[in-house]
Amino acid sequence: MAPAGGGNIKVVVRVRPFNGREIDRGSKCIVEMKDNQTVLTTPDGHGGKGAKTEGPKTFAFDRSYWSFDKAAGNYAEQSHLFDDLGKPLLDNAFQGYNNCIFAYGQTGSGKSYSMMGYGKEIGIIPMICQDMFTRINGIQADDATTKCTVEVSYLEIYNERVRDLLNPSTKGNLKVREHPSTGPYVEDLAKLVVGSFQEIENLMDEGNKARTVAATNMNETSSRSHAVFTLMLTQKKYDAETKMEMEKVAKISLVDLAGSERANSTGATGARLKEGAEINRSLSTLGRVIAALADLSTGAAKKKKGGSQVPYRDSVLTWLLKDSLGGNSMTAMIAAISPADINYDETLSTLRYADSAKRIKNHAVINEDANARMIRELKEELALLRSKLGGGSTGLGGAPVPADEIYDENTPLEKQMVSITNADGTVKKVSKAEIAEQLSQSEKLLTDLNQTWEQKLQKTEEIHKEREAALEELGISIEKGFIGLHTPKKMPHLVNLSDDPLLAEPTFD
Ligand SMILES: Nc1ncnc2c1ncn2[C@@H]1O[C@H](COP(=O)(O)OP(=O)(O)OP(=O)(O)O)[C@@H](O)[C@H]1O
Repeated sequence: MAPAGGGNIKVVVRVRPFNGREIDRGSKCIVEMKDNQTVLTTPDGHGGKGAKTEGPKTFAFDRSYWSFDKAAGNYAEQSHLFDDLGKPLLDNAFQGYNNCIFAYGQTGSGKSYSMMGYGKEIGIIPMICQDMFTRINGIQADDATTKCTVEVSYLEIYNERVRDLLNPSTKGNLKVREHPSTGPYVEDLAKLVVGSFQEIENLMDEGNKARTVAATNMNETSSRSHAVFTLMLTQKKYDAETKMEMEKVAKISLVDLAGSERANSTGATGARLKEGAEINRSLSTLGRVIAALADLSTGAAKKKKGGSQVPYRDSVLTWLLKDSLGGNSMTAMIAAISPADINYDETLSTLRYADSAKRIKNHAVINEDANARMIRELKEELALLRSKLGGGSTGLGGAPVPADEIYDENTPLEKQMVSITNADGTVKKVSKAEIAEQLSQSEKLLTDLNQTWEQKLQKTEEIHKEREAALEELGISIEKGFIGLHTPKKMPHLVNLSDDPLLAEPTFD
């Protein structure tokens, strides 16, 4: 992880063992790893008949993990990744820095294995959660004046739409918004209070079950969505001398991206093609964001005509990851690759992606008393917005309102244009309708921030009940450790009996 205070994104590569399909096709391993270097050999005959065989391509990363052969002495286990990425991430989070890990790679390359893990081979996300509570218990036992709290959210982005995996009752499309104080956030996303690792584990189980799993031509259980698991760690410490409560907040975003292969290379058609294109919108924008940030870090942007605009807002994923890419966060990327010659093109593209991500610089700062600052800024903003909406002949602090901004009360709000002075001194004209919209968003944010812990707990309990009811209705058993199905309460249904527990659930047509 980058040293505290910021630095480059940390980039690691991990190669998995051959899968069944690769073994059946007699694949050759074309990946080698030497220390931190990953070397990719061009397969014979690549580029067509008569094409000149290119030499091996060498990439240097922060780490190159050899997980090709479990029997090999240098096999990189799940715990290696946790030691190198998870532990420093927790060190930083407890200091009050935001952190992010995201996994990138083609379908079936080992992203979910590294992030969530399978069965007993748990991945970096559960390991981080486990260690977080061990640390919290230690801190609270050592120092009775410190109180730590954890909130969890889990969402997926599918076809550019955001779905809450922990609250199935909020159907459809949640909106991503941005506020100068809080940065990008998802409106109405459930943030559930958790008091132990077991509670997080239950939520993860339920969220993973709710995650959309659609078959593709590449891999029957391929996941077509981006999954974002977020932990919010708050540490409150009461200082007896100053009689003040100090607060440190850290956000940890753990992101499992959809398969990075291009839609057309999987033979997708119709609805699948649209889905591929939308996934590509997020991934291709991620590519452009990474390229623009890499240019900014190396100064290349200045040389380009008009400089380099970072297109965060061009996709939901990049908008949400804005803080993690080039912003206030310490970020690591796990590039997952296949060892097989048949995946050469995708592997090369993943390594190139990872190589450009290495150059991105972030500027993390400690989020001390972030809540208090946000509440103050929001209150100031609300006062300004209310004064602008109110009309009349005086504005905020009794300042006179310009004559051209006083309107007849019958003028629709869309037509009433007023000027707003930004923090940087620039003035922009906006309609009162836009101000009213902003006002309601900011009021919602303020209510969220002002919620007491008891209120949050109560909300968590309500959502928990709703979630259980929603899953029950779909015929999904919510008993911990038991993935089961039963007859859905209301709808007529077909049941898909599959070896894959994620698919062994009632289906609806
Ligand atoms: N490092 C590893 N060691 C052992 N097995 C692995 C490793 N990485 C991946 N696998 C196995 O490879 C298969 C595909 O991995 P995984 O499901 O993690 O891929 P993915 O990149 O998340 O795919 P998708 O895009 O479909 O989510 C799984 O069966 C997994 O158990």
